[in-house]
Order: sequence, then C-alpha cells, then structure tokens
Amino acid sequence: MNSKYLDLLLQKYDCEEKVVTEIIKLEAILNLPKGTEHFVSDLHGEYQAFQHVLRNGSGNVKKRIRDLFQDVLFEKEINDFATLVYYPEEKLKLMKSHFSNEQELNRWYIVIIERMIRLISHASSKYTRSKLRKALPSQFVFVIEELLYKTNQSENKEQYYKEIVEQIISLGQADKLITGLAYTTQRLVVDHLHVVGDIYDRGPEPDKIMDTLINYHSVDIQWGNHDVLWIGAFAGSMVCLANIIRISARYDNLDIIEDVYGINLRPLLNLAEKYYQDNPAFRPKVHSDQKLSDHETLQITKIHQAIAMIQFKLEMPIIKRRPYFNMSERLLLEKIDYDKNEITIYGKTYPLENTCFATVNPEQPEQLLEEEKQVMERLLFSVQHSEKLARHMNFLMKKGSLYLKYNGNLLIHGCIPLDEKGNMEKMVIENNTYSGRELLDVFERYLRHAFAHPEVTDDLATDMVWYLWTGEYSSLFGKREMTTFERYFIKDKATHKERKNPYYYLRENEEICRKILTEFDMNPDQGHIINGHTPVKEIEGENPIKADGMMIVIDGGFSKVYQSTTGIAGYTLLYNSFGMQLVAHKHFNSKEEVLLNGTDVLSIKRVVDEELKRKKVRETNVGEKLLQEISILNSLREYRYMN
Ligand SMILES: O=P(O)(O)OC[C@H]1O[C@](O)(COP(=O)(O)O)[C@@H](O)[C@@H]1O
Ligand SMILES: [Mn+2]
Repeated sequence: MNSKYLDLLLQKYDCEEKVVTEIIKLEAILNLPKGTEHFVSDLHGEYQAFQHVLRNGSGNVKKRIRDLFQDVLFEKEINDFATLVYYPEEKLKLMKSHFSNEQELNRWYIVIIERMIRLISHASSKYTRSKLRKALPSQFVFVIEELLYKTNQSENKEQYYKEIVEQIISLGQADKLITGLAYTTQRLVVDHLHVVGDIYDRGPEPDKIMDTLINYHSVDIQWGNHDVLWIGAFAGSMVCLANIIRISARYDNLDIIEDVYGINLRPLLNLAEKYYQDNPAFRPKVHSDQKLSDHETLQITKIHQAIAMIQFKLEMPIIKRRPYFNMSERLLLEKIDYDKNEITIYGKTYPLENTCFATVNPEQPEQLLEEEKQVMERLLFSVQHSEKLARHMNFLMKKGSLYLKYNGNLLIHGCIPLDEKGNMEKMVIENNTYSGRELLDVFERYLRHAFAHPEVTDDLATDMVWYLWTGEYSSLFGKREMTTFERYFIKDKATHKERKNPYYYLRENEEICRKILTEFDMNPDQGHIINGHTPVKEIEGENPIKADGMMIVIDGGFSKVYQSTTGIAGYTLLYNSFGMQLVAHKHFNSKEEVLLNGTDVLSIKRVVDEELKRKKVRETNVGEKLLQEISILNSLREYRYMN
C-alpha cells in the first residue's frame, strides 16, 4: 500500500491501540448475523400504503413482538402494541382517551415503556452497541441505555430504574419517549431498503415517498421506467416531459405537477381551452374517493388531449433521427388518412374514434404549433427550476442505478432483453453493438450524461432516456411497443396489446436465470434475480417465485388502480440471516382502519430460501468492505508500529 496514504491514515490512528481497537471492532462486526434487507417495488405514488409497509417492516415488527410476548399477551394486546409501534403519535392519542384517571394512565406507561425496551433489546440483538446508539432518539440516549443494560441482579438497581421511568412520566416526557422508542424499533427491524423501481406516476403522492426515502437510514433504488421518465423531463427531454404531464392528467394528479413541484400549467390550460372539447377517451381516471366537479373534469380532459397530441408530435423527429431505435412503425401521425379518419398500422387499416387532431397539419404532422412550442418551453423552464424536483431528481440519481448487484442478488426493475432462444438481444448504437450487461451499462452512461447536461435537449443521451421509457430493447420497458395512441383512438382491442419481450416467459426457466447471473459475474448457485415492473396476477394463479426460486417478482401492485388485476396489494421481500421470505400484502385501506382495528393487512409468508447456516456480515457486500478496511489497518500497523 502506498506509504502516502498510510501517512494520512496515521493522523487518525496516532497510536497502536487505536489501530488495534478498530481491527477488533471490525472483526466483531464481521461475525454478527447479516442485517435484514427489505425489498419493495412499484410504489407508484401510493405513499400511505408504502408508509405502512415501511412502518411494520413487512411484518417484521409484529414477528418480533410475537417472539417476546406470544405467551403472555392476548391477540388484541399484541395488535394494539404493534399499532403503537407503527403509528405512535396517533395510537397514543387513541389509547389515552381510554383512561379515566392519571394513575391508570401512568401504570399503563410503565408497562408499555418496559415492553418497548424489551422489544428494542430483542430487535437490536444483532447490532453493535454503537449502531444501536445511533438509532436511538438523541435526547433519550442516556435514559434508554440505562434501561436497556439493566440486569435484574441487584435490588437497588431495580429501584433506580423504577425511579427513572417514574421521573420521565412525572416530567411529562412519556409520550415523547414512547414515540422515540417506536421509531427506533421500526429502524432496527430493517437494516437496508431496496426500492426496485417505479416510485412515480398513477398514485397521488410520489413526492412524499421521495422525502421518506431521503430521510431513510439506508436505501438504494433501481430506476423504473416511470422514474426515468421524470429524470428525462428534468434532464431536458421534451417528450419525457409531455409524458409525465399526460400521465398526471390521466390519473387526475396534476396537482403533483402544479402544487407540489410548483410548475405553472396555465399556458397549457389556455392552449387546451382553445383547441379541445370534451372527449370520453381522455377523461381522467379517478379513484372512488375523489370527487371532481364537471368543470374540473372538463378542464383535465382538455389538458390531457393537448399534452397527448404534443407528445405524439414530439416522438416523430426522435424516431427519424435515431433509425436504430427501430421505431418507424410508431410514426403514427403520418399513418393517418385525415379525410377518411382512419389509420394504417402494421399493415392493417382501422377506423379512428375520439380523435382530437385540431392542431395537426396533415402535411407535416410532426410540426408543433408555435403556441405548443412556447408552452413546452415554458414548462421545461419551470420543471428545471423547481427546487423540490431538483432535490428529488438529484437523490434519484445519487442512490439509483439501472441494476444493482447486492449480496449475491441481481436487482433490476424490468428485464434483460432476450431473443426467443434466450440469447441476449443486441442493439447497435452509433455503430457499436451492445448486449446484456454492456447494453445496460451503456444505457446508464447515457442517462447520467443527459442528467449532467440539462441544457441540451436533442442529443443522443437525452433521446436515449425516452428510449428507456418505451424502446423495444430497453431493460426497463421490456415490450415491443407502447400502444398509448391505439388505446386512445382505436376501438379494436387487439391493437392495444403490448407484446412482451421473450424474457417474460423465459425467466421461468432456471438455465436462463443462470445465464443472466453469469453474464453479470454472479454466482448462479447462490444468487437470485429480483424484478418488479410486471404485476403478478395472483388471482390467475401466477406465482411470483419462478425458476425454482432463482427468480422473484415482487410487483403485486401497490398501485390502487391495478389491484383488480393482481388480486392483492403488493409483494415485498425480506432477506435476513436465515434466508428470504416473500410477503404478500392484502389491500391497504387506510391508516385509520389499522389504528382502530389493529388488524394488519399482511398475509402469507413464503420461504424462498432457507440458509443452512446463519449468514454473517462477513459474507455480505458490507463484509467485503470491512475486510478491506481490516487489511489496510493491518498494513498500517506493520508499517508504523511493528518495525
Ligand atoms: O394503464 P396506463 O396508465 O394507461 O398505462 C399503461 C402503460 O403503462 C405501461 O404498462 C408502463 O407502466 P408500468 O411500468 O407500470 O407497467 C405501458 O406498457 C403501458 O402502455
Ligand atoms: Mn414499470
């Protein structure tokens, strides 16, 4: 090792004891059981449901409570206690309303604080004390540590602890302490969170999910196709921008654009009012609990058409300047007979319905009206100057990637594009051919380049972000084409079908999974591939565990609007030192319901893989880093202290 680095390190380790202590500490960590990883995907703006899963650690909190109190508490008490850990503020309020006098309440406080302390002690058993300390609410560190490390041996000490708790209660700090302990527990049951893509679109609160992730103790993100659409818009892609606004209009979420990110939609509304009328194909999809006035519905319907038409126009020059995107069939506005009101695609002619082509010049259909151009320029300006969006997009870039190799598993939102025979599909980009891992790496390089140059709006990198949303060899899309246009304007449902990449049936096959893991330099005897993106249709009997457990698909659909197809409300995955468990979540109604009934919407746990030997930190990614650190510290010791 370079002696200059070692000299630098000496500033921190200025005596042998410090080096030795650090080595011992790291060695001790290596021998602890591996921390619990939590995998979620396809959150699609469903902040409340996501919060619930996060707060209950996909059932892990309740499991810990059961481990400890199964034999001494009734089911209702277990549920109440669990709910207190999930939603401490609200549950405290509710519980306190049950007590008729202060003594009763104080007695309850004593019992609950003691239970909480036991729970934390149990949940932190695989962490070092210093890690636990970092997870404790800072104003109560001393108090909690005193309570945690009490031994029941001495009577005097019992008294001492009783007094601490009574003091806390009489000083009016009990609620604060219980709340802090609840959040510490939530934090301890999950060591690291993976979000396997699609935070944005369809649901109402993606921004709050982003804020939660920004404040989360340890997280990584594998981008989904919807996330790159937002990144693309921020990076200067007009067509990505048109798409995010179109989808927001379609799901009645324009307030995310307007109120949350502060983007002024007035110019777009003016344009929409001028050229569009009511149109059944463009009315927003609304949840049953949302109420829109007729006037609002009409406005959104008009905006929806205006932005969809801009999108279809903007796609055309990109398709033309990038022939290797192989999308000429998607030059749709050129394939329309505007007099007969029909379109010829893939060799067949179809009548069009619900058309809204007032701004289209049949001679030059890709041309934007001057007004449309100005609207888009103003929108892009505001998008790129939204501070909140900048914060969220920067975080997506910092923590995100197209795929991730983590503790022997390959995490990827969509797919590895394959041909029918199971070979990696090849894509030629600017005369270079890429496939498999190389293709994904080059996609990611383009995306990062586009993000670094938001002022450039029509280079290959920016176009490539849109390709990731909709191109046939995109690892995020995984379908031959996106039939948005057909779904708006053609009745024949056969045209709505989006043909999936062969990956989606080949992934049932073990050999294929082995081949993919090998392509990524991973051990096929141990690794798994973890996907989101395609809703698992549990109602139709689809199994989320494929290829004898090598492939796990965790998109059960948090997205409310998709729950009728899936039959459940999402899968999540837990991977702890004993193995992996897939958790199926039932429909999540509301936090209020959980608070009142204490029932959890969790169900079956399927064991995916059971470790024969408990896995230790030594065998993980973190362990690898620690081993490197130890080796450096040993070099330092030899260099400075052993000669
Ligand atoms: O149901 P919607 O909102 O119209 O969206 C349909 C579109 O969404 C997609 O399924 C992509 O979104 P997902 O990543 O959530 O699957 C497209 O393939 C499809 O065209
Ligand atoms: Mn997706």
